Amino acid sequence: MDLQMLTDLYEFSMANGYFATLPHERQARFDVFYRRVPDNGSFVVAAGLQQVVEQVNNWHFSPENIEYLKSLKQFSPEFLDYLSQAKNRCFIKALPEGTPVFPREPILSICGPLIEAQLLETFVLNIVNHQSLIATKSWQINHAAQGRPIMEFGARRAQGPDAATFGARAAIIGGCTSTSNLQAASRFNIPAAGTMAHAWVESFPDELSAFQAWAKVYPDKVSLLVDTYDVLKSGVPNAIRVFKQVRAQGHEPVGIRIDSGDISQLAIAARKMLDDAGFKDAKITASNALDAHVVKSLLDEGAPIDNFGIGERLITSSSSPVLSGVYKLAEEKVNNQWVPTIKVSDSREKITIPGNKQVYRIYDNDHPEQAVADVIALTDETLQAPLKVVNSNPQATNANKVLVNFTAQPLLQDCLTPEGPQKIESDVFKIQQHAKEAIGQLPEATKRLVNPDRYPVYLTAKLAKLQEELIARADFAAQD
Ligand SMILES: Nc1ncnc2c1ncn2[C@@H]1O[C@H](COP(=O)(O)OP(=O)(O)OP(=O)(O)O)[C@@H](O)[C@H]1O
Ligand SMILES: O=P(O)(O)OC[C@H]1O[C@H](OP(=O)(O)OP(=O)(O)O)[C@H](O)[C@@H]1O
Ligand SMILES: O=C(O)c1cccnc1
Repeated sequence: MDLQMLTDLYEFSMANGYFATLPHERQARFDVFYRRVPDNGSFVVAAGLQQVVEQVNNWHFSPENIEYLKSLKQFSPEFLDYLSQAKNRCFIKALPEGTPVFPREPILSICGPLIEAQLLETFVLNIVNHQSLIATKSWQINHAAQGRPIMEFGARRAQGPDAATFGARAAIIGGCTSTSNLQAASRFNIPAAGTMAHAWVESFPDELSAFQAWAKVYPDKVSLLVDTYDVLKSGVPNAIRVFKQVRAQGHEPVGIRIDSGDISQLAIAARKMLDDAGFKDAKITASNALDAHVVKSLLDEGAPIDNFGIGERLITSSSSPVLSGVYKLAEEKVNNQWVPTIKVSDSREKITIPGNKQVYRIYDNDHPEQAVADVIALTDETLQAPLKVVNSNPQATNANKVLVNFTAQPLLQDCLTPEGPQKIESDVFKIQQHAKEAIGQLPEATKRLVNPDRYPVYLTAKLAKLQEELIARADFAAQD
């Protein structure tokens, strides 16, 4: 789908105004970043870059789009003519998808003609905010599941078709192993997975005949939903009867799914019944409004669950449904000179970080597998020890620090030029692997689901000084 019209009116109002008042070739850079992590976590898993690159690369306005814009009677004919010829002239650099990113760090940075870069804001944020939110929630639930596979089951509860399909993509980036959503599975090459619904069991005269009918049609996929009537009195005993028949015919049953009740007590009792009947390898799947804290609680109770099916609370991130990533001007080219820009605010947290920047992940040379901090620097800086830095967290005490004995890895990479996309990873499982490795390098305390430790993000002394100078200049301008 083309997204050039998924743009707020004010973007067009500004673009038309820039066209009327500023040089048309005025260049600008916008950064995408966020300030707060959903669910009080400490980082967000960046996702959605592939779709951003595809959409920006394909940016254009059809004759129908121009007709509609004309009908608003707000834009000059010259501006509409300019739009009708437009194609992408912007550059994008971004963190690879799956990278854990911290508050105020650029996730991506878009540079190009101001008029054009401004018109990309809404759909770029829509994509990045949605997919990063779901990838982050998925990571949290997968972290709680401690490596047990999770099937993404949310299509029916997602907030619309796109949220289901791109949400499933993001869920895989965050660690899920499969999806029940065939649109996502076929589009992104994700294994499709699933069991059966209560309707199947209810469609036969009794539970046993329902299970037998399933085993007849799918002898190699005997995964039975055992909670339609009574898990322990009928569901599991009937499943065991059918498992025995299946095994006598030379097939090994897959397992059972429990979808209601006290899941840990039911799983413990069902596990014993299956083991006693000789089905030690039959897996127990749990589902029913699961979220990270429920999964953790079930496992803390010792529930013998092998895998999970998780829908609504994953696909909607219902416990914390907003990632408020923003799109802020960082610099403009005026009279052939790049000039850093800033947005000041009474709240220190909302003050932007000016200039063309790079984000570095810092590794301690004595423990090279361990990331210890991030540093945001201007692109014309080289990071050498001893490096003077300032904590980017406005609430930090002891804000100044000197970093020594480190290796710095730059994270933002070129992804799109006006000539077309650079090679970026599109295999969702390779992106998932990158996420696992990059998150694996973070301190354990940063990954805690409850009250995680804050990971340090610093500005170089030069960047911090630039920010302070621009704040002072803005104060001065405000007094004029
Ligand atoms: N042992 C447990 N510890 C913590 N949470 C649990 C446990 N067992 C189930 N839950 C969760 O408690 C909630 C129970 O929800 P609900 O009352 O809707 O389920 P139910 O009545 O058993 O099933 P349903 O209404 O779907 O037939 C779900 O989120 C479920 O995952
Ligand atoms: O609970 P979720 O995490 O979204 O997992 C997916 C749910 O979808 C199905 O329920 P269904 O739509 O049949 O409704 P139900 O709640 O009555 O089981 C399935 O049985 C799970 O309970
Ligand atoms: O395959 C399943 O078991 C499934 C799929 C979607 C939603 N709930 C369950």
